Amino acid sequence: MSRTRVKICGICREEDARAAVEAGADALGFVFYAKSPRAVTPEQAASIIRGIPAFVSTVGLFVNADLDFISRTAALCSLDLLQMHGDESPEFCAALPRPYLRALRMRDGLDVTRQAAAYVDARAILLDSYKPGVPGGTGESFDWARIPHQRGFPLLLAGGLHSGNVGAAVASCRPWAVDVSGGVEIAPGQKCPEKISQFIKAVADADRLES
Ligand SMILES: O=C(O)c1ccccc1N[C@@H]1O[C@H](COP(=O)(O)O)[C@@H](O)[C@H]1O
Repeated sequence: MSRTRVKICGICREEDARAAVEAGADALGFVFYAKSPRAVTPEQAASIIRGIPAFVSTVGLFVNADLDFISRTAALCSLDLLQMHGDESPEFCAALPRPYLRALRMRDGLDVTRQAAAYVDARAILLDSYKPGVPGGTGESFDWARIPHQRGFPLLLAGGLHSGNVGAAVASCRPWAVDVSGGVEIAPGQKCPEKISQFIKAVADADRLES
């Protein structure tokens, strides 16, 4: 079994980016959604991203943004990947200027396999909790037993993960990667270095148990 990758999302401060990189994060996420308490401007993100070393991926998160804003932000920040966390259609995503991750929120009755198949060129399908009126960053988990075991896509698991439950999550559905925001924070938009380290260690411990 390969190592479970870790994405730390909602980076707003240089020191948080540094802490995540030092703890071994594989990817850092930047929220370009003005209503989020973790929102950053493209200029703020670009400044933080300049200090991130090679081989740590940078991900820009968007919620129903227009293509022009996404393209300008991706170029200014040199984003590696785009995380589409709104109602973006497969056709919209196919026209994106960078490779993308498609977030699906686990509302009742969602057919994960069918929805994921529609986003045929997504680099991963991110499964997140569903909370009406809140596009993400809810801090709530969902029932991982709803995730199909046979999948035709790399799974990025999100939603209410923290160091105390991520081991069980990895054991339950063996995702390609996990994504966390609120679970490694002191307050929205302020990450905690200890929580980041504990989270990444919990993922590594779970991988060891599963191998
Ligand atoms: O973090 C946000 O504020 C946010 C806003 C809008 C859409 C998505 C957002 N975050 C993403 O939500 C999931 C779960 O976050 P959490 O760990 O439950 O806090 C994750 O993919 C974040 O990238």
